[in-house]
Parts: sequence; C-alpha cells; structure tokens
Amino acid sequence: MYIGLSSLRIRTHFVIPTLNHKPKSSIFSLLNSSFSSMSYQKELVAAKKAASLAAKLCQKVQKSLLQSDVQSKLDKSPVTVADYGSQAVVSFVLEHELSAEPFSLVAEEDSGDLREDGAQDTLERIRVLVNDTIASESTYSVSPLSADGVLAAIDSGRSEGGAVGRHWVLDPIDGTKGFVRGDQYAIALALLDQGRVVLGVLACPNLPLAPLGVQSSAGQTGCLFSAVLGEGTYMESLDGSSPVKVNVSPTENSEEASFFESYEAAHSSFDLSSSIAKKLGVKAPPVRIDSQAKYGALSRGDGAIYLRFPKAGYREKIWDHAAGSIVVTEAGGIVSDAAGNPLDFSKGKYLDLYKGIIACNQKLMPALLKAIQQSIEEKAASL
Ligand SMILES: Nc1ncnc2c1ncn2[C@@H]1O[C@H](COP(=O)(O)O)[C@@H](O)[C@H]1OP(=O)(O)O
Ligand SMILES: [Mg+2]
Ligand SMILES: [Mg+2]
Ligand SMILES: [Mg+2]
Repeated sequence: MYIGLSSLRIRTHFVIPTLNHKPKSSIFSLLNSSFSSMSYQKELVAAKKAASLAAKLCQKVQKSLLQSDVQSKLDKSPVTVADYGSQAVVSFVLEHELSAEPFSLVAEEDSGDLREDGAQDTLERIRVLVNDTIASESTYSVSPLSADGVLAAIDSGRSEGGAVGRHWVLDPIDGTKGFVRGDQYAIALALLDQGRVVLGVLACPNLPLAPLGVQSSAGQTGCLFSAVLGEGTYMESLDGSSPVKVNVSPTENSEEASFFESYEAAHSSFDLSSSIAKKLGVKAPPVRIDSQAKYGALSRGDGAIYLRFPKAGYREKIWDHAAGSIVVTEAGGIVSDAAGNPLDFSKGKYLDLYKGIIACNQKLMPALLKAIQQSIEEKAASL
C-alpha cells in the first residue's frame, strides 16, 4: 500500500510488512512458506566457512599492507591483493563444498588487470596468499592452485545474477578504503534464490564483539554475522564461539536513536543525514564507519538507524547490500530505499532505487520516511 506524501509515493512498510516480516496477505504467505520450507543449512555452513577463511587472508594482508599491494581500478577506486585473494578463496570454498549444485557467483572483482603485462608479481603474491589460506584449512587436501587456477577462481564471479535460479553474491572486501586505512571492512556473501536474498553472511574482522561504544575487558574483535530467511540473525566470534541471536534496537524514541553512515564523505550526503537527524531530534553524533559492518552493528542494536545517500548518478551494486540487508531484516529491521520501497535484488548487478538506502526498526520507519521526504524537499527548494 502507498500513501501520497507530496509528489512522492511512499510504501508503508509499517502497514504492509516486507516478505521477511510475516505478511498477512495470502499471496505473501504462500510465497513465504514456499521459501521457508526450504533448507539452506548446507549453503550456510559453506558460506560461513568461505567468509571466515577469506577473513583470515584479509587479516594477514592488512597487518603488513605494502604500497604495491594497492592498485587503482578504472573507476579510480582502490583494489588490493586481498580483494582478489578473498574472491578466489570464497569462490574455491563454495565450489568445493557445494560441488553437487550448479554454481553461479556475482562478485565485484575480475581478473582483467591481473592478466596485464607487469602484473605477474602481484598475481604471484595473490597465488601464494590463496594457497596458504586454503592449506590452513585442514579439511582440504588439494594440490595448490596455479596462477591460472587463481585467475579462473576470480573469474567464476562473472555471473550477472537475476530473477531465475540461485546466485551467490560476493563483495570480497566491502570498504576497501577502510581496509587500506586499517579500519572497518567486511567480507559480504549472500545467496539469491529466485531473485530474493535467502541467506547472508558478513565477516567483520575489525568489529569489536562488544557493542560499539562499550569497552569490553578483553577487547576482542572479529565478528561473523549470519542470517537465513525466516530463521533470525546470529553473531559469533570469527575465532569460533557459539552463535548468539541478535536483534535490532527496539527503541521507539527517535531522540535516543543514534545513526550510522559512511566514513567516506564521498559515499553519502552528510548534509542530508544531518538534516534528517535534526528533524528526528537525534541527539547523538553520527557513527561513521566503513562497509557493511554498519549493517552488522545495526543488527545487534549498537545504533538504531542507517542512512546512505550516494551522490546523484552513483549506482548501487547488489554485492554492497545483499548480505547486510538480510542480516538486518532477520534481526527484525527494515531495509529500503529512501521512499520506503524494498530493495529488489532480482534485476542483475545493480539496484534501482530512489535516492538512497535506509534501515531501522519498524516503529521508527514512519517518522524516518517523513523526515527524509521533508529534508529532500527543503534541499531541492534551496537549490
Ligand atoms: N562513490 C561512491 N559512492 C558510494 N559508495 C561507493 C562509492 N565508491 C565506492 N563505494 C562503495 O561503497 C561501499 C563502502 O561504502 P561505505 O563504507 O561508505 O559504506 C563499498 O561497497 C564501496 O565499494 P568497495 O566494495 O569497493 O569498497
Ligand atoms: Mg571496490
Ligand atoms: Mg563494496
Ligand atoms: Mg569491494
């Protein structure tokens, strides 16, 4: 159902919940029951193993990152040996663990630059990293990958995704700028089934296990979030601990709700988020961290709202939100575009959306959508 708010049509999640939120109408119930009767346990085990191993590789590289490890892509964004290595490891583990299933992977990186003249040293560094990481997993007794094997593993991420069949969706390092800075980043892996996210895993090697802002005595970092449709969201330590169920903040009071946004000012309009926060009466300053670690932190209630408004013309990719969105929705939250429309992961690599991406709990959503619309109108009027 939509309500008119000025010229914008706003989908009222709080009236008709998304498919993840036990909708009442019969068509939604039918759809949901057909998905929830499916088990994704084997896929979940494989995804957790793949993301954890890739996290090991990334942690090793981040500890001693060399200047030569970081390159620039055509769009000027950074890519490192760890982005490539992580993609190769995830691709290898998924194919190995799920060899009986058809395999389709939509992933951020491709091997184009690594096949150029002069990239041999970088490729060799990646090959050694990938083989060392795979060898550290005692259940794999496979011969080491050749350079061609590594290139092929990276390139198995070339699928376009879509609304038919199953597709894995991977960001091997989400938040590469944070990774290079020594800050937050995530390995984000999700599974689409008939265009819908049914499973998501987020490995966040630098995220404290204790809630942000709370000092734990041990100060342990490294979280693994996982979610399967209809089964809730769980967090465990990347070092191995029992998963605990997590939930988004239950707050109904927007004045006490803190919000997350990008660390990088180029990734999101801070002006717009500040205007929205002011309208909601938010008192706390924004919590700015890189990557989908924001979705993980939101899923366990560290903050209550996530705001992301990229510059006009920037197209969001599915691997930047697929895992994070199910981690939040299965923890009881809502993820939508700035007009309240659910994100549609069935259209290939890109998300078509209005203005940006927001997330919070169901009770805060109506006030948040209203504040966003007012702020957008005021900004347009001031131009
Ligand atoms: N100009 C941009 N605007 C918005 N997001 C961007 C931009 N350039 C890269 N990104 C992507 O934004 C995400 C991280 O943003 P943030 O930390 O702000 O949430 C990453 O997925 C990053 O890609 P990448 O996966 O290559 O790091
Ligand atoms: Mg990138
Ligand atoms: Mg990304
Ligand atoms: Mg990335």
